[in-house]
Amino acid sequence: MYHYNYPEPALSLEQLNYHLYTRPLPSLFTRNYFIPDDIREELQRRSEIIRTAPMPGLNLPEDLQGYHSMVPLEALVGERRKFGNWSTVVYRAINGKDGVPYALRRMENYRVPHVTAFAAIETWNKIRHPSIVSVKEAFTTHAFGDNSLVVVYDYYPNAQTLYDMYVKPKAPSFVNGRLQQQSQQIPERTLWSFIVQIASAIKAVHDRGMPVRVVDPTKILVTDKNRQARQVRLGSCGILDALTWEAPADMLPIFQMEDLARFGAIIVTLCCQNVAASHANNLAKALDTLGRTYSNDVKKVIVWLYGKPGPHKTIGNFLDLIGSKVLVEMDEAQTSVDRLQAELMSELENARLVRLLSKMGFINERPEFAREPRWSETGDRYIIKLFRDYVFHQVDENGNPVVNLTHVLTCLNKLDAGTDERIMLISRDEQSCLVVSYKDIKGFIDAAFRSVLLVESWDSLLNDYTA
Ligand SMILES: Nc1ncnc2c1ncn2[C@@H]1O[C@H](COP(=O)(O)OP(=O)(O)OP(=O)(O)O)[C@@H](O)[C@H]1O
Repeated sequence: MYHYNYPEPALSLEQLNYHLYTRPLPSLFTRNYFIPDDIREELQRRSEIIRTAPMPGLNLPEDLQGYHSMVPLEALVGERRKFGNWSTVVYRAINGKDGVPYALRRMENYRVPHVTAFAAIETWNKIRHPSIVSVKEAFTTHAFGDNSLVVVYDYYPNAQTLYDMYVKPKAPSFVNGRLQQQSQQIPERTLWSFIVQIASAIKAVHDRGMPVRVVDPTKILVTDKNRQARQVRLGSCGILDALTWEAPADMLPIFQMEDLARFGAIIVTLCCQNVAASHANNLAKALDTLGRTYSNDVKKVIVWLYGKPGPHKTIGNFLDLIGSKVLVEMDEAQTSVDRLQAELMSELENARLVRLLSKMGFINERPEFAREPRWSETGDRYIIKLFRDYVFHQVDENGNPVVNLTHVLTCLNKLDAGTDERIMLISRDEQSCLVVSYKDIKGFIDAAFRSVLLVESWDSLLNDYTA
């Protein structure tokens, strides 16, 4: 054990100097050195979910047209909803070429009758919209032992369908020791946010002369739960077009009207948390019920969407109708960008510390120089080694390690900024000490790292020090 005592380091818990840690401006958001708990937890959960290992014994194909490590995203046994007349399963799988996880929707026992069926998928592939889950490609396969059609989508870890989140009955849970039914009531503000996002997605598709076809709460994903108003994306696009590839082109206006009617049904379903409430013959009762919780504006848009089809019933006119709500949504999206940029700023600081630590990791204790005292025991690299001890290996008067992140962060930030502040470094045998500035140490680390990069210069560097 190294046993040397440094003078008690100035372990300041106060704000670090401005040039050592940049404050995001304008400081609208409470300053914290680390990412806020809600964002961190959500991102960590996503990262864990991406890495969940495939369950053994599922007998899934090891390679599916270049996709591997398949994991089902839903239970493969028990009751499953059908997609029209077809059974579907969603898997997550990694694309071998780009290493990115994707969501693969497989239609079981479906033989693609004609290559034209794929044309729709190609059209969907060109649509990029923040409220639509992008379609990557589609293919047929026998890898599951049947004829399957697989459509590949962008994958959003930890996504939940609108239905699962707000409509599906939840088991009661204990609150203050009492078993209580959980409320899933959507706040009106969130509801408007969903309405604006879905309307914008439908408009993007209709403007391209296409229908959406799959406007359904079980196929719309809630992919971001951090914003006050959550982010939703239309999922499973393109599948119905592929399955009903023979539909004549003059069906377009009818399909687009259906999209609007289904959109209305989604709003009623979400407000009443009940799919049956959205059936046309239950509408009057549903409007009465939801009118107790939601404003007249909500009722108005529902009535408009359920109304008779006609030339004025377009998604563009619908968006004109809800113009003021669109502005609120835009403002909230901007605030959300500001907030995330502020968070990004602090992560930028963290990133530079990781780079510094990596540099030190490359330099210190290189095994090829284990028997080469000239590498670590002389000149600049000796100082780097002592600095590493100063940052990480201090012990208190009882010989216990000092583990204080503030000390580490302060030292590394000063090092990165290259300040003129001087510190005293003590040799491990406590026989000698050196006084150096952070600026000097920064220069030494840069030089040593450069020499690691230029392998051929090591010899000459070592010789320089022993010359
Ligand atoms: N692109 C995607 N990214 C991440 N997760 C997804 C994606 N698409 C679907 N999922 C997830 O896969 C699961 C199954 O999707 P599906 O659309 O089949 O939902 P479902 O209607 O609840 O299931 P089912 O219809 O089989 O009963 C859902 O939990 C959904 O969140």
